[in-house]
Amino acid sequence: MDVAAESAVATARRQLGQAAAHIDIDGGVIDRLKYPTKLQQVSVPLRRDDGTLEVFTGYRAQHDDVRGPYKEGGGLRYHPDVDAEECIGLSMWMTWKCAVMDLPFGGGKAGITVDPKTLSDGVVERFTRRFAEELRDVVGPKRDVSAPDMGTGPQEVAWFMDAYSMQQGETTPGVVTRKPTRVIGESYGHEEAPGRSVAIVTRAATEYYDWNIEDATIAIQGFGSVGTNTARLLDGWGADVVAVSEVDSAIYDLDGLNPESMEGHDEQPDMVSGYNAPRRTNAELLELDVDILIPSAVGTVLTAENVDNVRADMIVEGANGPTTFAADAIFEECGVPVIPDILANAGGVTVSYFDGLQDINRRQWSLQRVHEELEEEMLKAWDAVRTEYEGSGMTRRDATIAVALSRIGDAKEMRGLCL
Ligand SMILES: NC(=O)C1=CN([C@@H]2O[C@H](COP(=O)(O)OP(=O)(O)OC[C@H]3O[C@@H](n4cnc5c(N)ncnc54)[C@H](OP(=O)(O)O)[C@@H]3O)[C@@H](O)[C@H]2O)C=CC1
Ligand SMILES: O=C(O)CCC(=O)C(=O)O
Repeated sequence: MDVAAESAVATARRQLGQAAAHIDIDGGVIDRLKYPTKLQQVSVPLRRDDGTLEVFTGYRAQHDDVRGPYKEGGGLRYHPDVDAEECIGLSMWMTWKCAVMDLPFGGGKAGITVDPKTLSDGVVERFTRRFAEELRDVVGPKRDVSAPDMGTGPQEVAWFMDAYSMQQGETTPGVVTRKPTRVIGESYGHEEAPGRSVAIVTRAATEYYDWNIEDATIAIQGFGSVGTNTARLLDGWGADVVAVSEVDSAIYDLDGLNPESMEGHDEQPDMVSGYNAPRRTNAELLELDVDILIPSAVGTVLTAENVDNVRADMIVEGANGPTTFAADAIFEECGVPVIPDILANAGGVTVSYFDGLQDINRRQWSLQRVHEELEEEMLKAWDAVRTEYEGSGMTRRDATIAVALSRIGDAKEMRGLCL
């Protein structure tokens, strides 16, 4: 079956079924985990600057909270492709991600089907505040916490937090994470954490396969929060980042780009299209002859249709869900390791957890401490997955999901929930 168009939830369910077959877990638990506990759909009306009124659809999928509240359950996504199926799939991956990192949280995902580039800053603010009002009953610091994701950043979650706080009648910083650090209290190092974890895991993978990171050529799709931070760190560790992209354009230079000197999509939109280097399309970037390909933009970009043309020797998933189930199987047959999203990009949610610890103690950690603790947690998770994987006959993704499922299954059994 060609699953190029497979939805995130369909991919997530097939991955779940395949991983579950390798471990001893109640089939009823697996059936339960195929579905979210709750899916909220809301209408978000919006008056544009020219006075026209439009209504957008927003979603909040709450997948599973057996190990803790839907807290940290994935960021707020503003993108034209957002739909209920995508949010459910992303919320499932978030449940696995929190369990792989052994964080006491469940998984959720919020999004609105909108292209934020068509909205002025004032409109985005009104829009975000209205979304927070619509979700008021289902979110909260002990219930369900948001963070930024594609199309949103610290400013949007600050507005979300402010709108929620005004409705509650008290400042409630814990309803979101990754707020602007110095202004309204947030852990240092959070913004760069997902990209940092991708870089840490990429380095661990190169060590595992006895490659030298300094000899590695790397192509990164997406030059936003995840892409820029991944590129800058890997470049700093001596790797050659030869290609990066934004939505309409990719650049490729075999001599290596200089990511440190390039501003990211938040810092300067259209940085990539304005950069003086040979051009490629986004599709061509995925097929470049590089050692490591790091898709860090949208999902479902590595599919049965293009996987045979992918020449990278390793895939590290910076984005959530970039590889379809069919493409995964072909990579496995060809011996191309795929380091899954739920491990590689888990730095964001891990620092969200650190943020909660700092919030409880009203004491901020230094940036160096955040970096050190993140590295320790990432390498601990890498080791847990490696132990599960070695000699098991599972793919790396199966092994990663298996680590998560065992922890989730244990929690369900200990709590005595039917499912
Ligand atoms: N931010 C986070 O905390 C985390 C994010 N992730 C995942 O990483 C991915 C990227 O997120 P993030 O970096 O935050 O997002 P951003 O919005 O910061 O950046 C997204 C980047 O992807 C590019 N892009 C958008 N659409 C496409 C497309 N159709 N094809 C190719 N490139 C595209 C954008 O280009 P342009 O600049 O032109 O718009 C931009 O460079 C997502 O899958 C997200 O779920 C995972 C873990 C944590
Ligand atoms: O908690 C965060 O920083 C957001 C994490 C996130 O969106 C993700 O891991 O997909």
